[in-house]
Amino acid sequence: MIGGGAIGGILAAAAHSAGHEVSVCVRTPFERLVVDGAEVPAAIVTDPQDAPEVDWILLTTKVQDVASAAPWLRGLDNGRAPIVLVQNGVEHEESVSGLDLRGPLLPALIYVSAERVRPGQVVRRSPAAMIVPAEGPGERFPELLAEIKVSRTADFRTEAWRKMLMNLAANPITALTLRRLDVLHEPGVPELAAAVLGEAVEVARAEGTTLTQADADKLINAYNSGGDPENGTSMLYDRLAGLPTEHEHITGALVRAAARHGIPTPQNQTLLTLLRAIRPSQVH
Ligand SMILES: NC(=O)C1=CN([C@@H]2O[C@H](COP(=O)(O)OP(=O)(O)OC[C@H]3O[C@@H](n4cnc5c(N)ncnc54)[C@H](OP(=O)(O)O)[C@@H]3O)[C@@H](O)[C@H]2O)C=CC1
Ligand SMILES: CC(C)(CO)C(=O)C(=O)O
Repeated sequence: MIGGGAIGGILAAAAHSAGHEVSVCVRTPFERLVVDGAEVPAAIVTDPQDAPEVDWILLTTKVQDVASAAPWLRGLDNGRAPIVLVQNGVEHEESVSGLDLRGPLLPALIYVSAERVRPGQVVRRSPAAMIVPAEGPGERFPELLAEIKVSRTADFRTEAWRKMLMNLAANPITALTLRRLDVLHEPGVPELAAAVLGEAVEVARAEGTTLTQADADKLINAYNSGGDPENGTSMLYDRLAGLPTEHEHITGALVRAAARHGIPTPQNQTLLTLLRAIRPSQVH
């Protein structure tokens, strides 16, 4: 596991439960990995020179940290182990292009709400489910993890953009307001979320996906009718921790794709401008 944060912690626990030996390659050192109060007996590795020989590599950093994780990727990459890119956004392979990795790449999506509350300590606030491409290493990936439902899809691009829809409204709005998902019920916010997703569906379609306005409506209805208002988003958790947020790879990716297709996205552009204006207090 490269990254021992929220997703790295959950996947380390799931891989251990499936009977695998797990090493977690970390930036900020910690002694013990604890997920939902239970210690995960994983090896914590702090120096890429000590990278072990592995059968699978799971990259679970934020997208903006991929470049800094290059020494880990290069140290672990043996040309044989699949490299699973577990990230939000639609730039999975793009984020590692230029690193000349030899192992087969497997982009992956995860649906879960999880927070790294301090180094080595993760709290999961919802069940987890993953989606990977059906072909290549995706055929064997579900065997790697216990307790997480893994689906395989023939149309990963559509699924990645579907997940983007979920992130494009909730992540910026929670991060900008420093509020949990209950903020989506404030007056005017459902309308803002709907407008953000309306722009995004048009871009997603131009990008070759099969998403329609009905997919955006379904998501907005789900936000309006429930979900746990105590849950946050990964962008909110970064903001609360004073860390840089992933906005360039979520809202920024949408705005860049829109520009390629000449589609106006004023609501997303406004959110992006505000997200760019935030000054993180902790920068690695
Ligand atoms: N949290 C959630 O609920 C969800 C997150 N996601 C996505 O999953 C991905 C991972 O997010 P998440 O786990 O929440 O993020 P976190 O910030 O909780 O964890 C990322 C981890 O990566 C580590 N890291 C960063 N750079 C390096 C490096 N160079 N070498 C080793 N480790 C490094 C960080 O270390 P350090 O401790 O030093 O900061 C941190 O522990 C993101 O793309 C996110 O959008 C998707 C669905 C839900
Ligand atoms: C919105 C959510 C929780 C969905 O999994 C997510 O992807 C995130 O927090 O970044």
